[in-house]
Amino acid sequence: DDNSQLAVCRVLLAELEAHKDAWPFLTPVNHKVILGYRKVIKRPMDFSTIKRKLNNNLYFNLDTFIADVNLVFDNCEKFNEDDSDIGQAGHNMRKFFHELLHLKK
Ligand SMILES: Cc1ncccc1N[C@H]1CCCS(=O)(=O)C1
Repeated sequence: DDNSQLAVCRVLLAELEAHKDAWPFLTPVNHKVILGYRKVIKRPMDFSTIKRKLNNNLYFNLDTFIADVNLVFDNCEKFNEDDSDIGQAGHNMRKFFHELLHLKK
């Protein structure tokens, strides 16, 4: 039911935030510091924004939560080279999240 799906989302987010490679994704990208970001990335997303949306009951179900987590990693791939530190962190975190989802199914 909705409450148990919401509890699963909170646990999944806590596990993402605890990962050593989560640092690029913990807060919104500062587009005043990261030149070009605002123009290139149409729908910015990060773990703190996901947490706020969870707390404000803005996710309809597990799938809408998963869509925002994947948006974090899709934005990362669009803006960062695969061989950059942040690009590699994004690939590692996407693989970790995918494995978490398969454990919980
Ligand atoms: C996810 C991402 N994509 C592109 C550029 C930057 C980032 N993340 C930044 C988040 C704040 C700290 S940082 O500035 O070192 C890295």
